[in-house]
Amino acid sequence: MGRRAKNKQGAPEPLEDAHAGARPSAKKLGKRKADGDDDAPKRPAKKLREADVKKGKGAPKALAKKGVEKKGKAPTKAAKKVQESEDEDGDEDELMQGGSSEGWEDVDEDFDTKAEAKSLFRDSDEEGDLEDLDEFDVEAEDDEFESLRGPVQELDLGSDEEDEEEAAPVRLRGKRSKQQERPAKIIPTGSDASDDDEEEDDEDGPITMANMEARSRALDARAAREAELDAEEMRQAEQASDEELADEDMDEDADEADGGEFQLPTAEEREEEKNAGGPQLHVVQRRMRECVSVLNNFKKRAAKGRSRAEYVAQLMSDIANYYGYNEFLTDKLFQLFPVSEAIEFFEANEVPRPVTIRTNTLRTRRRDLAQALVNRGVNLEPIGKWTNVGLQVFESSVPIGATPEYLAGHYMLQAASSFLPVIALGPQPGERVLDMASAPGGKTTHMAALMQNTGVIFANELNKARTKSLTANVHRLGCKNVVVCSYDGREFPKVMGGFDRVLLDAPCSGTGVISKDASVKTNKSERDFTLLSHLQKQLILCAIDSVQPDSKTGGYLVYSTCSVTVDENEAVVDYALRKRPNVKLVETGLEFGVPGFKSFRGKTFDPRVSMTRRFYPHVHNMDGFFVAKFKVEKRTKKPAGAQQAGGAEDGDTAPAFAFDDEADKAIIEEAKEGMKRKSMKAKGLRVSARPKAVPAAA
Ligand SMILES: C[S@@+](CC[C@H](N)C(=O)[O-])C[C@H]1O[C@@H](n2cnc3c(N)ncnc32)[C@H](O)[C@@H]1O
Repeated sequence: MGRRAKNKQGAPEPLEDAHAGARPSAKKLGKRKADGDDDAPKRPAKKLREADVKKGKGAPKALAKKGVEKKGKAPTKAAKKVQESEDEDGDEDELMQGGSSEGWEDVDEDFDTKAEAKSLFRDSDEEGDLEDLDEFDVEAEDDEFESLRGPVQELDLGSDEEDEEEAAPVRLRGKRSKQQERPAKIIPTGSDASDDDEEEDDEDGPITMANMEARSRALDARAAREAELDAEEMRQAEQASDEELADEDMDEDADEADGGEFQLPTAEEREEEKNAGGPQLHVVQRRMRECVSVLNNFKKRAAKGRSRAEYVAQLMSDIANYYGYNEFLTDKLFQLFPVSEAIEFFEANEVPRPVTIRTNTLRTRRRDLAQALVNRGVNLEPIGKWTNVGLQVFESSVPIGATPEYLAGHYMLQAASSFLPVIALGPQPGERVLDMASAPGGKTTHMAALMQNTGVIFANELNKARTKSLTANVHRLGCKNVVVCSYDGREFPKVMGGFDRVLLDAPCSGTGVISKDASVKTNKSERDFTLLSHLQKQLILCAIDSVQPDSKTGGYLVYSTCSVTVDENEAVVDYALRKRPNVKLVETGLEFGVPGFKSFRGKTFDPRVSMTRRFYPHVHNMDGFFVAKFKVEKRTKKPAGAQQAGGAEDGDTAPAFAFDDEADKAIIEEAKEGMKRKSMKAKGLRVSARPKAVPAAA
C-alpha cells in the first residue's frame, strides 16, 4: 500500500494546536490556484459566466472533466460496489434515503414567530423515518444520499491511482487541494496518537473484535508518521511550486498593464464584469488568492492608496460568487475567521463530512456491532478516543440505513458532532432529564442509553409532525425511559420543571451544516438571525428555569446548536449569564474544540464564555457545532433589575418574558403582531398582508 494509503488521515494534532494548525499560510493558499480548478464544479458558482465554462475558459479542463465527474463520473471501485448494491436493492435504497434524509426537513412552526422563521431550523442529526419523506425536497435528499457515499469516493481517491488521476485531471503542480488532503477521519485527539507500533502488524487483515482498537491506534500512529513525511513533501512541493508560480505569474503578469503588482479591479472593470454576467472563474480564483495574499501581508503587498477594506470587500464579493453564498452570509461567516482560515471554512463546506454511526448500547456492544457490519462488507473504524460508541463508516457494500442491525435498532446514523452535547451533559442513570427540542431523537436516544433505560427523559418537540420520527426512533432503539411530548419549549417550566439535567439543542440557522444543506447559503437574511437569536434567548432562559438547582446528582443545562454564528451561540450564552445570575458556565468536558469568542466585532462577552466550545468542519472534520454547559444554582434574592423569563422563582412558574434589550423590542412587537394574526386566522378572520420586515436590530 502506497503512502497515499486507504483511510489516510492527517496528522493527529494536539488539541491546542488544532485550530492554529488548520490555518493555511498565504503561501499554501496561493497554491490553491490549480486545486481550486479541480474543485470548481462542486461549487454553485452561480454568478460565474456559464459561457466561460462551456468554452472552457478559465479552468477549462478541470471544469469540463469535473462537471462530468459530478454527474456521471466513472465510479471508483468502492463507489461502484455501493452503486451496484444500490441498483440491485431498489427497496433498500429507498429505505436508506428515507432514513438519512428526514432530519433535514424544515420546520412547520405552530407559533407565529417561528412561522416567520420557517425553514430556519436545522437538525444536526441525520436520522429519521420514512413518514416525513414527502416533506423532504428532492434536491436535498439527493445531497444527503450523496453525502452518505462521499467518503467512499474520497477513500478510493487515495488508493487508486487511476481514479485519482481521473478525479484530479488538472493538477498542474502535483499538489492536492486542501480538501483532497483533508483527513478522511474525524479529528483525532492528541491522546489518539498512540506509540503502539507493534500493533500495526495486523493492519491489512480484516477488522475484528479483538483488533479494532489496536487498528485504530495503529492507523493514528501511522498517520502521524505520514503527516511528518507529508509536511516534508509539502515543503518541497511548496518550494517547487513557488518557483513554478513565479514563472507562471511572470507570464500572466506580462499581460497585465501594471506589470506585476496585483491590482484591484476598477469601478469600470467591475461594472463590465457585472454586465457580462459575473466574473470568469479563473479571474475569481486568482483574485481571491491575491487578495488573501495582500491581506496577509498588507504593508508589503497592498497597492498604493488602496485600503484594507477595499481588498476585503473584493474578496468577500468573490467568495460569494465562487461558493454561491448571499453577500450577507458571506460577510457573517467571513468575520468569524482570519482571512486564510475563512477560505478553509468555505472550502470545507463544499465537501461532505464522514458518515458516522452511534452504537446503541441498549441493544448491542460496539465491538459486536462492528463485527456484524464488517461481516456485511462494511469498512469501519472507531471514530476516536473521545467516544466509545461512535463508528466511522468508510465504505459499505450495503446501505447503512437499511441493514438488519439498523432496523433492529443497534445503531443510529448520527453526525459525530451530535454526540458532543450529550457527552457534555452526561445524564446519569435514574435522573429526570428534559430534551427541550428533541426530534428526530438522536440525542434523546443517546441519553437513554447513557441512563441505561432508567430514570425518565421528557423528549419535547414543538413540531407535532416531527414527533413521529422521534417516537419511531425511540421505539426502534428500545428506549423505555422516554416520554414524548409536544410543547413550545418556552412553556417550560410552566408545564413541568425540576429536572436534574436539561438539553437545549436549539433550533438554529444550520450554518454548521452547509455541506449537507447548501440552501443555507442563500436563504438566510439578517432578519432570520435576529429572530432565531431571540427565540434561542427565550428558550435558554426557560431551559435554565426548568433545571432543579437542588438536584443531588445534576443541576446542569447544555445549550447547543449546529450553527457557527456568534448571534446564535456566544451572544445567547452571554445573555443567559446576564439574565440569570444563578447560573455559571462550567467546562464542557469535551477533549477538543475551539474556545468560544470572548468578544466579537466590538461586543465583549462575559469572559467565562471562553469555556464554551466551537467545532468547525475545516478543523475537526465534523459539522460546525457549538456546545455550552451551565451549572444552575439556587436563586438567592432576586437581584434588582434581573429579568424573569421562565419564572421559576419560589414556585412562581408563570412565564413572564421580559426582554429589556433595545435590540429585542422590535422583535417582540413583531412576535405579538404575529400571534395576533395567528389568532385572527384561527378565528377565520381575514388577515391583511404582513407588514415589511423589522429593521435589523443590533
Ligand atoms: C436542532 S433540532 C433538534 C435535533 C435533536 N435534538 C436531535 O438530536 O435529534 C431543533 C428542533 O427544535 C424544534 N423546535 C423549534 N422551535 C421549538 C420550540 N419553540 N420548542 C421546542 N422545539 C422547537 C424543531 O422542530 C427541531 O426539531
